[in-house]
Amino acid sequence: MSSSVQFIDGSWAAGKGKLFKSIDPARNEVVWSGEAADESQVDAAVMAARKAFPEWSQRSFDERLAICKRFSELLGENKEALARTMAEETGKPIWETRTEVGAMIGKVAISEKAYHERTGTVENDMPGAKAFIRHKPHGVVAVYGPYNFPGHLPNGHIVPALIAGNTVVFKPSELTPKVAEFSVKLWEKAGIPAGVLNLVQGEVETGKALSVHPQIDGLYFTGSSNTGHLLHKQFGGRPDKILALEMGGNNPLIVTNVSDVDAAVHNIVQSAYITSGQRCTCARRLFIEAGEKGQAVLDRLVEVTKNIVVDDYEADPQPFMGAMISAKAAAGMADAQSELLRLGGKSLVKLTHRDPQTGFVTPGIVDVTGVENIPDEEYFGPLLKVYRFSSLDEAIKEANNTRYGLSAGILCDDEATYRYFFKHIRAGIVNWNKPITGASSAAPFGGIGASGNHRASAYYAADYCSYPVASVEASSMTMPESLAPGLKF
Ligand SMILES: NC(=O)c1ccc[n+]([C@@H]2O[C@H](COP(=O)([O-])OP(=O)(O)OC[C@H]3O[C@@H](n4cnc5c(N)ncnc54)[C@H](O)[C@@H]3O)[C@@H](O)[C@H]2O)c1
Ligand SMILES: O=CCC[C@H](NC(=O)CCC(=O)O)C(=O)O
Repeated sequence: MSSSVQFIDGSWAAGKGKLFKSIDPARNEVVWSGEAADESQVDAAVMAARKAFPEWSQRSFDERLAICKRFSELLGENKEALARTMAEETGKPIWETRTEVGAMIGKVAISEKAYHERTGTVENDMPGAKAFIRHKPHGVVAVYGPYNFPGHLPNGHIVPALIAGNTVVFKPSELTPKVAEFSVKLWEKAGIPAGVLNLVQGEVETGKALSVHPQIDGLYFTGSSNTGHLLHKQFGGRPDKILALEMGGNNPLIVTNVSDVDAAVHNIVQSAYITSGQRCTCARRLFIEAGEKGQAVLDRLVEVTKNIVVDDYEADPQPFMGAMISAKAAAGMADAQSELLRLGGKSLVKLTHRDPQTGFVTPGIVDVTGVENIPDEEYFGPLLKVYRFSSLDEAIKEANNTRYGLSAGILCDDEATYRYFFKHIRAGIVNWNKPITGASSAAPFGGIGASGNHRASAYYAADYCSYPVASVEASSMTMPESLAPGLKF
């Protein structure tokens, strides 16, 4: 029997498209199945959002916010169940999925503050009139989510979009439909009016049907650089539509002259291997100074990495890393490692795909110093490339030698070194003596180059959720004291 997995105009319905399934990558079990939304259902969802827009956007800000706050409360009440669902669908350990639900809860208050601060009303006096800056919602926006944060990252578009008065059609990752369904059911319980938030589940065909729909006013995307670039091409010549792209990175982390080796290694591990390396901000390229000091950091990193615990999401004690999103993704990481070794890299810690049926991989390190033609690709998993360098300028030059520009960091004792690094590195997130993952929702979040299209998310998501309107207003009209040349009254 088909299950009702699409939420369109306030009702749940079975999809009319192809059957697809979500697999628990740690246990190789089907945890969800349903039929995709076909083109007609995507159209129905967009038209429902279009129909709901006038009433939703005309509601007061406080009314819209009240529903978002209720959603936030419901997330709190359902925290364990949602964290469990995230864990079974992504393989991430429960300790980590609890933090993801926590980030979703916090998003509402942050988005409220950002809405006022970034897109609030400004009033200025001028002779005989007042000048105003106000903001209006775009209309119907499509939100695309990735699998690595199936709750938090789409939520980072949906909440600010709804607060600003837009209506939404949400297309989650086909790898995490159960988390999406759970989240949307909480919105329904929170009282979101029919058509204001719609859910269309499915694979790439569903995504394409939504992105080409002529009745969407904007598209907010978090996902891979490849898909983001395809969408950007598709939106070419459409300045009337707002497109926000949050994409991947090939992020560098430099280590030079550190006295606390363990603290440095801890920062490297948190940067490279958290979420089994499946964060857009994860360090992919580690630059370590040549010589004894650098060697001490590298030796300790190798030792600690070999001991990282990888296990089931419910294991007690909890592991640092769970399974990757799928057995296929895990096999892809093993292939990426083989390619680096074929090019001349030297394995320092071998990444191992433990079982072809699951997503479990152990973290790996490959020294690629001096190896030519390393692809400028985001290997989205726990595989770290090491480059040894002899001067900071050389390290920064190579760190910038990427088409991406999401996150970057330096671990060093000396502040002047950090200031120099900050001045010369090209990235949207630049950290000193802190992991380059774990960005704050209270700050802008976005990258340059192939990592984004200059529409940062998180705190700045408010900016792409509405457009500014400038007004000069006077309650009555008077004739000017002097007329412009050529006018006769
Ligand atoms: N910058 C950020 O904020 C950020 C955050 C998290 C993840 N990411 C990136 O996301 C990637 C991992 O996520 P993913 O693999 O789920 O991304 P993905 O690009 O494969 O998928 C993202 C969404 O786009 C849809 N999609 C795929 N192809 C499409 C097409 N041709 N037309 C329309 N829709 C299409 C998918 O169905 C999914 O809903 C990594 O590259 C990671 O760096 C970026
Ligand atoms: O996988 C990509 C980034 C995850 C995370 N970033 C954020 O949560 C940004 C803040 C927000 O969107 O609210 C990270 O940097 O680890």
